[in-house]
Amino acid sequence: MMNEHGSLSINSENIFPIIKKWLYSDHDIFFREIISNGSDAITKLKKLELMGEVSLPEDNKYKIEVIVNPEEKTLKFIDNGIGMTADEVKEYINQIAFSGATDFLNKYKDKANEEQIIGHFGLGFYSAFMVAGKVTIDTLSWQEGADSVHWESEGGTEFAMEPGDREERGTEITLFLNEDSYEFSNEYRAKEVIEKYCSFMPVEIFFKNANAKEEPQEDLEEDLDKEESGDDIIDAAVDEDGNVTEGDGAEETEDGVQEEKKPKGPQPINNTTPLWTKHPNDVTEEEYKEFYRNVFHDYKEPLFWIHLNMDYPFNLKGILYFPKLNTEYDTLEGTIKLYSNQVFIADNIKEVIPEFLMLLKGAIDCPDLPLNVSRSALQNDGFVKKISEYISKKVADKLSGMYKVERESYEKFWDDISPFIKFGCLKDDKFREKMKEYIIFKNLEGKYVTLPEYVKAAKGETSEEKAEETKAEETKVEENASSDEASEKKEEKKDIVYYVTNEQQQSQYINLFKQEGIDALILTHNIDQPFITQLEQSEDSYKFQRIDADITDSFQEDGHSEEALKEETDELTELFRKTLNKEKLEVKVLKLKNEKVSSMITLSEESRRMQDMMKMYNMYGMDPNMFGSSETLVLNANNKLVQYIFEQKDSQYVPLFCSQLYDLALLSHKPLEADAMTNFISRSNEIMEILAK
Ligand SMILES: Nc1ncnc2c1ncn2[C@@H]1O[C@H](COP(=O)(O)OP(=O)(O)OP(=O)(O)O)[C@@H](O)[C@H]1O
Repeated sequence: MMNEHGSLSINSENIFPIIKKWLYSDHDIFFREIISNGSDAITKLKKLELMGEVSLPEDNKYKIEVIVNPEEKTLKFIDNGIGMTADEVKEYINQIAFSGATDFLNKYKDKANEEQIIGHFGLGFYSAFMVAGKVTIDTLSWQEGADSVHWESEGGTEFAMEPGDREERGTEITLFLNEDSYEFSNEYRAKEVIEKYCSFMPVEIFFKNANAKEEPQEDLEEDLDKEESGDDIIDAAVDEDGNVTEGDGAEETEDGVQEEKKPKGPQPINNTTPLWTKHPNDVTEEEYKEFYRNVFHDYKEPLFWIHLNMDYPFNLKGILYFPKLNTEYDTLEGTIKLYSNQVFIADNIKEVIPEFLMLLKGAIDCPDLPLNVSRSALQNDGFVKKISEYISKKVADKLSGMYKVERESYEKFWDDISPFIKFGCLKDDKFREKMKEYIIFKNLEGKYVTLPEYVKAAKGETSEEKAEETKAEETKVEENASSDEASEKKEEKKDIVYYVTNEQQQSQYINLFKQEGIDALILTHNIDQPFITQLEQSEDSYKFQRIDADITDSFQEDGHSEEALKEETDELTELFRKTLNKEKLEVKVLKLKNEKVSSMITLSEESRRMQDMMKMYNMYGMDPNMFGSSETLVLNANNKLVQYIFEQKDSQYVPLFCSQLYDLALLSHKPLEADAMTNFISRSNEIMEILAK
């Protein structure tokens, strides 16, 4: 080969400043690009070997070496793959890569600042110039009689090519780092980056620090002695698939205790066979857990996992773990690592992975993904959408399968997985469709029921008479008023589902419900409110009502009529309004079966939801009553104290009773505000003082 100098075939004046600017956000990515080129070169040679095109020595072991030299500020990447002939260097390095880069530049020139380019693939080799002022390639092709080639470039459009002196098949790429990138020749920094991108690369990667001191001679001699004396020193070799082939990795000491063996000699820093590449039947539970610990550094055990394994119509493998969650929705945060052919691309690419799945932890490897495009292009890609749908379908299948076959486990995990499932239902209609029959709720007895189960039990438990009452309670709902027939009102019967949002706060109501054998569901999570609103809209046959929204007929004495209590209602309304100085207070007098209950507050479901919403959107200062009625004070005509107030309206103690009853009712409905609390405490003391007299 003649010495050759030339200009790289490229239209752009100087590509490198542009590459630098674009790829700046993740400067370290050149590690991934160069190492995966080496891995590709090895994969190609493996293929040739399989096809019988090339015969390699028995002891051939494919590998990639990364050597940092902190003193010289260089990095070397050496692979024993196919290598390149001079013609190939010309074609692939001098022309093709640049034309690829030019295409890339043209396509994303104007967008680069706004959009993140996800893969950077296609610029591969040239990403070296992000960190290096000079790059050299020394390569020897696998082909018989090939000459080795030395190529170098200092980052302009100029390069030099000449015969090289590499004697082994493969390619050695040397980066002479720029001053601002010296950090990458630091052993720990380099390892950190390689671990990030190449932990699961399919070829073994060996790491070396060229300046590191050699292993002390004594140790070496000790090892040699052992070997000579036939002692069983560690001889576990790792085969191509990463399996230990010799020895079992453990050794028995004199007293028979098994000791963990450490494999001898340099070890690869990556795992070439990540768990997702294996068949689920070949993986043990412990292996899944260990992988989870290693990859996500989460020492809480995952609840369970889903192993995705698909070859058709696209290639997708991965493992999704359901982590043990913290109770508060706000702190849920997962990580889904995306790989392409075992090369790490990025975390949490929301264009590929359904948003709600980001609450999980997992790894997904999908070599078919188009990665050298911008994120917005990914978002609109039909193929990517299919992948995303597939993943979410698989998750729904796993969950529904669990419900059908292992309902006990499903219930055990429910509290942890329900925020995730509910979030999924809110975000993804298809997921909701698939999951809707498998949503369960904890009831007052702590059992888990589906909505149909809840409704069935509610109907079944009541006597025929009660069933009549329940019907009477079923609300009249106006049809959605968006159509032309908006004025046409239709009566619909809905099943009322009672629920509790705070078991302590609402204990008074819970007791009443329990006494009457009426069940309610516990919905304490932040996500429950939007979730039930969606359920009411999508299912149309349920109406959720918080346990303190109304006093249903079931709690009242049979056969009483509100008319009969009109006098009491009118008089007590006036009295309470006056005493409490609340002109608009609604008072209702009812005959409750439980005569111990004196007073309660009810707040219609609609008004409460409106108030909650106002709180959520920080609409303080607005009068919640403008959206409907406010609380109603319910007084029990069967209660002795209420009767006393009614009969002894002029007693000096009546104002005290009225205030106290009102506060007690409020207390079991919601926390008292500061002033009200202060008044309540001092009044309680006052009452005790009176009693003590
Ligand atoms: N270590 C290597 N051994 C053999 N050939 C190599 C090596 N590195 C690069 N090449 C050749 O140079 C070409 C250009 O490499 P470059 O990384 O720029 O792009 P690419 O690898 O083709 O694209 P991508 O980075 O998207 O995979 C490769 O396709 C390959 O033919």
